Amino acid sequence: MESLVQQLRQTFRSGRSRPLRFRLQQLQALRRMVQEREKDILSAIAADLCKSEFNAYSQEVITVLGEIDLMLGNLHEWVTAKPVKKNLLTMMDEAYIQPEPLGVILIIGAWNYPFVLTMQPLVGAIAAGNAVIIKPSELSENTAKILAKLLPQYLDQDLYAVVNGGVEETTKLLEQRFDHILYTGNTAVGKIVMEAAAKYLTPVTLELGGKSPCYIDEDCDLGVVCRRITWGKYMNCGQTCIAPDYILCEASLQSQIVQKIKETVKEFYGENIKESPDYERIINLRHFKRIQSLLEGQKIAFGGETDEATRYIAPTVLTDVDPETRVMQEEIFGPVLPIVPVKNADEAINFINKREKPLALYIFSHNNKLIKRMIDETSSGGVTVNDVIMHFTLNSLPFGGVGSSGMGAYHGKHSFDTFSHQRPCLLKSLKREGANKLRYPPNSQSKVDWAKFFVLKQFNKGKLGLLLLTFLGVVAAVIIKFTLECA
Ligand SMILES: NC(=O)c1ccc[n+]([C@@H]2O[C@H](COP(=O)([O-])OP(=O)(O)OC[C@H]3O[C@@H](n4cnc5c(N)ncnc54)[C@H](O)[C@@H]3O)[C@@H](O)[C@H]2O)c1
Ligand SMILES: CCCCCCCCCCCCCCCC=O
Repeated sequence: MESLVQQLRQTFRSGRSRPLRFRLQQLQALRRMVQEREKDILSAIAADLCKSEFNAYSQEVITVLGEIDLMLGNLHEWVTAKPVKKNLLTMMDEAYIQPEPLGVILIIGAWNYPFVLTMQPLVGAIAAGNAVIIKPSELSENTAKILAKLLPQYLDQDLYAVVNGGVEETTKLLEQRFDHILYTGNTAVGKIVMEAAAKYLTPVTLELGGKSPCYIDEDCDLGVVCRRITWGKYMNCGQTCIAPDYILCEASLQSQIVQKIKETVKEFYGENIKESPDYERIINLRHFKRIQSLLEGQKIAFGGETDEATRYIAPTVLTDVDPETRVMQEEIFGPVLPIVPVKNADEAINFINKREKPLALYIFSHNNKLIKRMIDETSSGGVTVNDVIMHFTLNSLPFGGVGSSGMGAYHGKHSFDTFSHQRPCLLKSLKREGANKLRYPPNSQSKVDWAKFFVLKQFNKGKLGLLLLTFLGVVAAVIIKFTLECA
């Protein structure tokens, strides 16, 4: 591992990954890889998650292509230094923010969307001009293998590498020095990653999980609400970080919600869900047994059937769920949807605020005042109102958690920023030394008064203003010179 990181660092230091042209070439090559090897990629995802190729394309591949296109269209602007406001002391100088690559990035991916969760950060890290090591999840082994096979065929091998393996390999990787680590996965391992990163003060982006609540107000169209929730909850068999984890609503709405979800499940997956190409399976036996055990002692209003041999768990709804039971204590990450009755929106807000900050919050209502209040009075990684999941798909929004659901964010320009250092640059000339007398010792009250004038006057009034300011500056400099000489 050490030699691999060293080799990548050496190439990074040579400056090869920095020019805009190089970054665009690599992104275009990545685009070509996704298009030319689409079949291989789709079958790998399909094999890992028992997912149809249509779903693999629309849930994963499309996002990666969209991200690459966004970078190709905007990178020239994002890499450009941005001039900043100046004050009277710096008005004759050049001041700008220059984004610069961080160095060698480690991306550790999770198994539930094994392609998009490694490739989307990779796109951002390349765009920002870094060298990158990807560590896909060992649980989605087919996707891990195809990434290790394809990426070296399309990308510069001295800058971008894939390391496959499990806990042992990841632990060894984490012993190395990186310039940024983006980890996606559970909170417990997130802490291990952050601890390892602390050794070198490596910044981290932690994309973690949690229990994302879904509040349904009585003032809404339950048919539409339940169709959207059914889609987001049972997609990928509930193994989605931002799936609605549980529903909060008034007790009287429960039976209608169960009925509408039941109807929608039939509409989406047919009479025999097991036969549906759109319904996935649980990733492994450990997770299957964990989810199955969450059903114990619960009131199953709908679903509940399981089949260990195929790791099938039916779309399930639980009603009148006690918040103290296990299903409400851990992230479900499976196709089980508990409904917890609350008296009103106030109680829902309290319920959410008493728990760890979730990765997503979903609010369904026609009442805009209520929606705004719920957003204002709670906290979560992201919010979608009157739908679920969809904030993930809009790459102008930063995607990430807050509190125990994570730190930092990525997607689109936010990825570029995450993998860049915003370097402040002030370029002065060796001339105009006279004005500097103001800050050189010995200090005095009159110097402080002038310093106040120069420093506290911000200047941002366009060309005319700059001319005026230059004039003012010259007058001020002459006066200062005069007053300091007479003092
Ligand atoms: N915020 C997001 O974008 C996002 C996306 C997907 C999943 N998640 C969350 O991830 C969780 C599910 O993922 P998971 O954790 O089961 O995925 P996982 O088992 O695939 O683990 C994630 C990564 O951590 C590595 N890892 C595991 N144990 C490790 C250890 N002891 N030391 C070092 N590395 C280790 C794995 O090799 C893997 O690459 C859920 O909580 C889900 O909400 C979050
Ligand atoms: C017209 C069809 C468009 C379909 C868009 C559907 C996009 C769903 C994306 C779901 C990805 C969720 C990834 C979440 C990562 C965490 O687990």
